[in-house]
Amino acid sequence: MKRIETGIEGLFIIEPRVFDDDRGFFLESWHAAKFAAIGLDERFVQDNHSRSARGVLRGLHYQNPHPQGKLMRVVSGSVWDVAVDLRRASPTFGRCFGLELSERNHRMLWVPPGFAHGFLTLEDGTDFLYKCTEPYEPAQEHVLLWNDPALGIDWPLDGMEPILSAKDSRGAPLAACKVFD
Ligand SMILES: Cc1cn([C@H]2C[C@H](O)[C@@H](COP(=O)(O)OP(=O)(O)O[C@H]3O[C@@H](C)C(=O)[C@@H](O)[C@H]3O)O2)c(=O)[nH]c1=O
Repeated sequence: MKRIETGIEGLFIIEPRVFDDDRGFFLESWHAAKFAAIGLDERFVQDNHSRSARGVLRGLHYQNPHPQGKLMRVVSGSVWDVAVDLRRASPTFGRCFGLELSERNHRMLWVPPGFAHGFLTLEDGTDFLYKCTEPYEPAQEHVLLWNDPALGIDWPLDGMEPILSAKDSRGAPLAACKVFD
């Protein structure tokens, strides 16, 4: 298992060891001791699974108070996954990081508490799975606007209009967000 830094403190990529053979593959998607050894020593309280058609954009979401740390992966299809640093005291406050997570690259992204998170699905039938360190609290959930020019996220839309929930299309720009002090 490999940890890959992103240039934003606390936010990192995990490449699990994949055992391929003539039946298919095997990987450990969570192993407390092995993940702790690469710096992910967390207690998860909720696992989520969403399925989306191509072109669905979910996010950018965060909870404040009670921010969730999230460990993301994709088991079918692919996404462009994005995390935004909302920790005001961080030297990378407001910076975004994006990468592809797919059924083929098996990559995981650890997004610690204090970030907004979202993704764009690149294929039909994309299954997105994630583990959370805090339970969902709808009353504490906030939406950062996916296309706020202050973020400058280069979503790989190729001219497509994303499919958004009503909630996500009404997100707030960074300047109006309830960030983490
Ligand atoms: C996130 C969530 C939603 N729900 C319900 C609320 C709603 O009726 C329905 C769909 O919710 P949403 O539209 O918020 O689902 P979705 O847009 O997929 O929300 C998710 O987006 C990604 C980007 C994240 O980072 C996640 O933390 C989560 O916020 O599911 C739960 O019951 N538990 C949960 O943990």
